[in-house]
This record gives sequence, C-alpha cells and structure tokens, in this order.
Amino acid sequence: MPLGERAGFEKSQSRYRGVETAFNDNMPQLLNFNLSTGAFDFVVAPLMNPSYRPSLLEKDGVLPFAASDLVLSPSPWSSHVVGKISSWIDLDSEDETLRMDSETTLKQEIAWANHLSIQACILPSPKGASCANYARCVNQILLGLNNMQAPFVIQIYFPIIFFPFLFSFIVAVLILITSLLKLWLRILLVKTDDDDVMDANSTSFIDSWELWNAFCLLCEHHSQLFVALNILSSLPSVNSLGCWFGEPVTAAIINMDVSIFWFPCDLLHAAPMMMRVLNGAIFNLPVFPSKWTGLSMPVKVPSKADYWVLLPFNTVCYFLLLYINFPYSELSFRCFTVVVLMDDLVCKDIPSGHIWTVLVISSKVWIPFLSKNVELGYRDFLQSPLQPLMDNLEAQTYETFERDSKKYIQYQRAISKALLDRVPDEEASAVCKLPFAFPNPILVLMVVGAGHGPLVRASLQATEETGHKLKVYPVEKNPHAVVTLHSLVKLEGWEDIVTKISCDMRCWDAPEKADILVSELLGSLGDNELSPECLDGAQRFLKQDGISISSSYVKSHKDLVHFETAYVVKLHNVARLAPSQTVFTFTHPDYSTKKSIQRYKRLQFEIACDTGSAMVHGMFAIFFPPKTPVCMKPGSPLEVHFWRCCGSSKVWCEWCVTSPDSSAIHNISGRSYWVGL
Ligand SMILES: C[S@@+](CC[C@H](N)C(=O)[O-])C[C@H]1O[C@@H](n2cnc3c(N)ncnc32)[C@H](O)[C@@H]1O
Repeated sequence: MPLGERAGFEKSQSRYRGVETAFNDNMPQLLNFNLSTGAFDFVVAPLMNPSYRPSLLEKDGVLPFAASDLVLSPSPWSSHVVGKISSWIDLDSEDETLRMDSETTLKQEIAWANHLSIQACILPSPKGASCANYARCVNQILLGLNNMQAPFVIQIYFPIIFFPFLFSFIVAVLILITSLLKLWLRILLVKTDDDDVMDANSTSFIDSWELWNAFCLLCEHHSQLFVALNILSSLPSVNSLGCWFGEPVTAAIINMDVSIFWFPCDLLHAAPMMMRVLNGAIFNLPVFPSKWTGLSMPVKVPSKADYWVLLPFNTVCYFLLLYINFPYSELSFRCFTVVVLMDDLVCKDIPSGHIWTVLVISSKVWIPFLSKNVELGYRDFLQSPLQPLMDNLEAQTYETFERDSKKYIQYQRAISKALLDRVPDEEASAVCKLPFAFPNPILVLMVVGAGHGPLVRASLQATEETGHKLKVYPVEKNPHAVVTLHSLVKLEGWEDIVTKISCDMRCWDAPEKADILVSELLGSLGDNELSPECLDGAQRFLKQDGISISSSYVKSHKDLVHFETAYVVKLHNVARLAPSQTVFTFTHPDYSTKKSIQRYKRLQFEIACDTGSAMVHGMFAIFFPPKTPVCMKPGSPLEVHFWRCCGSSKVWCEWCVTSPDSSAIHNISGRSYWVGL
C-alpha cells in the first residue's frame, strides 16, 4: 500500500511527500492539519510521548505512553503515518539506565507501530561510532517482525479454500501482513574530512558510509532495513556520494528552505541561473533571491540520464527525498522524489509558495520522464546467463531480445554500411546504366544464429535503404525457432530471397560463400554465448575479404556454486567505483594460424581517494561476485585476475582478487559455472 493516495500518478512510493510533526495525542487532528491542503501525503510523527521513560514508570506511573490506536481506523495509520522513534534513545550509552530505557522504548515503539500496521519507522541516528548494541536490538526486532508474519499467513490461507466469498477480505488482510514494517535508519551525511563532525566521545571521525555499513553488517543486511540520509549544509565529494547508490537508500532528509530543481548535467554550469529562469518563466513559481541559488549544491545522480538535484541550503525546514528506486517504477532513470519533512511549528513561518514550489516541481518534472521501460522488471535481479548453444531458447526469450529495438537499428546501420562497402554506389549505378541486361550484383548475406529472424528483417531493410540486392541465408540450430522463422518468411513473402538453414553453423556445408556474416551471439560478457567457438566454425563460409558483423568485441567488463557463477543483471542500485576496462578482445574473421581463444588478463582498478571506504560486491557488466565482498580503504587499488579457459566440452572463467587482499581462485576448472559446447 503506498504512503498516501495521489490521483493521476502511477503507483510508486516515489511520489509521496510527508511532513514531520511534533508529538500530538490527537492524531486525527494532526493528519487533518497537515494533509488537508493536499501538499503532503503522510506525516512523520512520534508515536510515544517524548517524556516517557520506562525507568520512571514505577515512580510516576506515566501510562499510557501514547493515544489509543482506535483514534484512527487501520487504513490511515498504514497509509498516512510514518513512525518517528524517540530521538533521545541511545542504546550504546555508558549510562546503564539510559541504555536500558532506550532498549525498552525502542522495542515498545516498534511493537506499537507494528500493532498499528504502520509501514515504516525512522530510527534515530546512532549517537557515536560504536553502535553494536543498537544494531543488535534492531536485528532482534527485524527477526521478530519476520517471525510474526508466518502464522498469520497460514491462518489466512486456510479459509480461502473453504470460504471463497471471504476472498476480498482475505486479500486485504494479506496485503497488510505482507507489507512488513520497514525500518529507516537516519544517518547524517557528513564529509569524511569535515573537522567539525567528530565522534562525540573520541577524536575519531565518523564516516557516514562506514557507520551505515557497520550497522548493516551487524544486522546481516536485513531486507527490511533501509537508510534515510540526512543531508547537512555541506556535502561530501561527488565520488563518496556515489557510494550511496549501491545502498538501500529510501530517503534523504535535507536541511533546506525553498526548493529543489533538476537539471541535465550538461546544464550544470548554467544551473543557478537556469534555476531562477525556469522557476519564474516555465513553472510560474516564485523566483528566489540569487544568494540562495548561489548556495546551490549539485548532487550527482549517477544514472544513464544523469540528472542533478540542486539544493539551496538554509536550515529552516527539512525536505525528504525518496529515491525512485523501486523495481516496478515506470521511470526510466534513477531519481528522487520530493517529500517535505518539517516541523509543523517551523512550517508556520514558511510562506505557502515554498511548499507549492515543491509540489509543482515534483509533479511537472516527473511526467516527461515517464516511459515504458522493458528493463525495469530486471533491475538488480540476478539471472543465470543463457546458454543458447547448448540449450534451445524459449519463445519468450526471443521476444525479450526483440524488444531491444536499438540493437536491431544498430545492426541495420552496420549492414547498410557493409553493403555500401562491398558495392559502392557508383559501381551499382554503373551496372544499372549499361545498355544490355547485366544484373545488379547480388550479395550473399548469412545470419548465423538467426533465432526468430529479426536480423533477417534488419538485413532486408538495409537493402531497401541502399538499393542493393541480397540473397539471405538464416542459419539456426534451434528447430523451434526455425518453425517461427519459416512462418515469418512465408508471411512476408521473402521466399525468393531467403533460404532457411536448420542446422548448427559449425557443421553446415554452405552452397556458396558469404559477403557478409551477421551474428548476435555476444551475451552479456561478449563471449559467454560462445561466439568465438561458433564464429570460428562459421568463418569457413565467409569470403576471404568478407565482412563479419559483429567484427570485434571485448569482455568489458550457495554456497560455493552461487558465488562462483557469473550473473546477468541490469544493475540499477549500484555504486560504480571505477571506470570499466577492457578484459579480452576477439576479432572475426581471424585467419591467423597460431591463434588461441584462451585468455588471461590482470586488471587494476584505481578508486578515487575521495571516495572514502567502499565495499566491492562484484565486477563487470556480467556480474562476477567475489565470495567475500572486498573492503576497500581510501586510495588502495583493486587488482583482479581473469582467465578464459577452454576444454573439449565446455568453456569457463576463473577469477581472483589479489589486492587489497588475496582471495581464492574462483571457479577453478569450471567447477561451478561453465558454458557448454
Ligand atoms: C542470442 S540469440 C540471437 C537470436 C537472433 N539473432 C536475435 O537477435 O534475436 C542466438 C541464437 O543463435 C542460435 N545459435 C547459437 N549457437 C548456434 C550454432 N552453433 N549454430 C546455429 N545457431 C546457433 C541460438 O539458437 C539462438 O537462436
């Protein structure tokens, strides 16, 4: 269930705005006051009286600690309230009474939030660098939340069988139960080199990411634990900010007073001026004094469509930004949404225009970027790579390939160029002008691994574009795909031009040689669909001066078995710590006699010093995980070794890390992950 209901928006939490309030016993009034204008969708409210201390109970008998749950029906609790855990709690305090009070209060507040079916609670920031006891209690709570879920589900499924009419009720309850309470840990985003930010009781610096990482490790990276970044008036370096993009950041709490704005990064230099112009001219918003825009802070959002958030700082109220980082969001790039989080007392001092600024910007800026994006369902989802040589792909897989229209456009362009290279325009037109019947030269093109035929279509479209004539041989070893190919040829009336070949390209006895050999066997790693093996087998029927498309490619980028396997994954929630590097290169055709398709490469990745500490969980475009994540200290390089090994029935990779520390060699002899020949 989303935090609030907002008409006209697609359903993703990224659209919702909240306002932070002081404790108020009268929750209906609090909601009415803060949500009635439509500016906010939910409140971030303390659930317990801040004066409550368990140790004082016996003396003063301070009960009840909160208002009755019945003041609201379950639905508003769940969709309009985020719980704010008491900020005074300090579970790592030297003071035993405070520590014990903190633990009891934390557990009571979470249990109360859970009872109210609240979706999320914001936990206060750890008070110092040492947070082991805090993390231990949070981990216990998270474990308890999970355990609470199972019996409910069993009880609920049971009557569905016998009482189908209860279905709608049951679905509603199931939704509540399956949306487990999430915990957002507030972390102050501080610069590692910021002299002002010191551990309260020692001289050591508190690195925000290290603090979060330590907490998260202690909680075993629990999936219900998120980070809410509290951005202060000075930002860490862009590189160290990048580390957060690999973390489950659900919110950023920002001290600021007016507005935020988005700019494509190439407008960055003009940003402060543009911000004023756009505010006034396009969005019809208040134009703020230039001294505010001068304070703008660019936050780089490292994504495909790099966008920047500009944050004019002035500590009056808090703005909370939620990542649009949900796998099913329809937005095609990573971005933030605006959630205003401010104390309602402070709120009174802020002209309403400022709130409207946030409202209008957040509604207008999102809409142009909405797009149906086929990759969204695959984000951050680890998939075992396909083995199209050994296995026969399913129809659905071909359909997924075919949705990548950009790929086929690029192929069509390459084929057009190859056609022009083989028969330049002048030559073709000279042939046409001859007085006697002398046919245009007909080029031979072979699509090896044709699948359902999208590359055959791209080839024929290229002939229309260039006016050249072609004879096409699609070669496909998957008999099911050949059936589809057959129908396509018939349906399109290509029988005179296209001759289907149903066999493995490595053993096909071609009736003639090809001018152009087209293939798409790269996979995510360049060679994991075994293009070197297949194309070496196919180059027999490419003319000596023929053209291969693609012609060269590089390896760009369980227990034991799962950590010795490469995965296909559309990485989205990721911090890219260093630029990608070339690993292996293959060239086609390759007539050298002493060639080997085994490879070895050692690579060093330099990570910018101002990145701070970081954790490496994997490498390359196809994801190779190290068995144990590699902890990087500022300034130390990552050294990895990579081997491509070939046997008589399989091809596999082995890899290891040798710096900053040495790992074992992964996947030795292809014991866990290999590609069958
Ligand atoms: C990645 S798919 C590409 C399919 C199609 N060209 C496309 O773009 O949709 C690779 C195709 O090559 C076929 N293939 C793989 N190895 C082959 C071989 N040795 N001989 C013939 N076909 C092969 C697979 O069956 C599969 O259909």
